[in-house]
Amino acid sequence: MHKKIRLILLTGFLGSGKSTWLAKLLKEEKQKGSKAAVLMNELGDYSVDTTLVGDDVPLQELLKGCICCTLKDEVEIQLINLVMMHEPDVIFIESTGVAHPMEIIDACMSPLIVQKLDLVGVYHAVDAERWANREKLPRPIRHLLEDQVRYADELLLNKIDTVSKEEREAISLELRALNQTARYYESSFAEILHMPAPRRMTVVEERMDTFHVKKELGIKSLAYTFSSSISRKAFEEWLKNVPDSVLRVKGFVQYEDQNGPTLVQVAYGVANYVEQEIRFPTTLIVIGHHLEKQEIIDSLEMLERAAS
Ligand SMILES: Nc1nc2c(ncn2[C@@H]2O[C@H](COP(=O)(O)OP(=O)(O)OP(=O)(O)O)[C@@H](O)[C@H]2O)c(=O)[nH]1
Repeated sequence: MHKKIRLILLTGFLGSGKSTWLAKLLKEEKQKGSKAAVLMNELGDYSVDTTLVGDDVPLQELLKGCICCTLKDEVEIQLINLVMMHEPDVIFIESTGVAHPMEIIDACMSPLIVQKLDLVGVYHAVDAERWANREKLPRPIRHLLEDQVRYADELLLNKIDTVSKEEREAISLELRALNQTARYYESSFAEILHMPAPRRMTVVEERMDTFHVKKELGIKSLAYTFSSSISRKAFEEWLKNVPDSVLRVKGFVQYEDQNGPTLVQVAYGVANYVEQEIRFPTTLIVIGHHLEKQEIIDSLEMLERAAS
């Protein structure tokens, strides 16, 4: 089997330093001898950041909209294009500053290519000055800023040259209280200047650690490929009983009583089914927070065994 393509999602509010960071990450990939590709999303109809990418890196642009809403379907097409045409080792997706991490992961996890990809995680840049002054922002924007931090796997407090040492230390505590598991760095122009010691665990966390309770916070996804058909009734029952940690289910399933596969889309508890004429691979994607991956895989295997 071919090595999977690493997929890294770069998030961060408008102007936080995503492109500056991307240029640095691309340089590092080049030094390692690995081939990178970029999918860049801008709200406007012109991207000023593409010059930072360099001519030798395959680049697809998604303009005039946000990948987490209006351009969601486009992401799938552009990702397939990049994979098929350039066979990169790693793909970076730079999202617009207002994208919600959960929705970006959803857009990237296409059942058509998910098996080729290895979602490394969400890299998130925080603008130190903007964070320090976030109380001035409207409440929905503030919530978005906090969610973006919560769901990150790597957290870069950028622009530390714009705040005082005291402000920086206060921001560091706030960020690491919101997300205790992300790897945390501090930087200026994405050059890492400071990597504070890991935050000391609270008594409760230490106890959780002793009992090996999973402490992951980020959004995780899994892809399950069915090798046989399943019962429609049993699958619909399975969907009704998925744990609360599951936020989204999508993909194709093959029912025993149907010719073509069925496209399944579940968001916010509402399921949608559309029978397909094309024989798409029967891969189901489950996205969630604190996802109990093995439990879900076991239950899908049971569905298959029960039908065969
Ligand atoms: N002072 C300061 N400026 C920075 C730093 N990092 C980036 N910048 C500047 O901030 C501006 C925005 O940086 P970008 O890397 O384009 O940020 P972005 O998140 O990609 O921006 P959008 O795509 O517009 O959301 C640019 O003018 C950068 O040169 C930093 O650490 N300190």
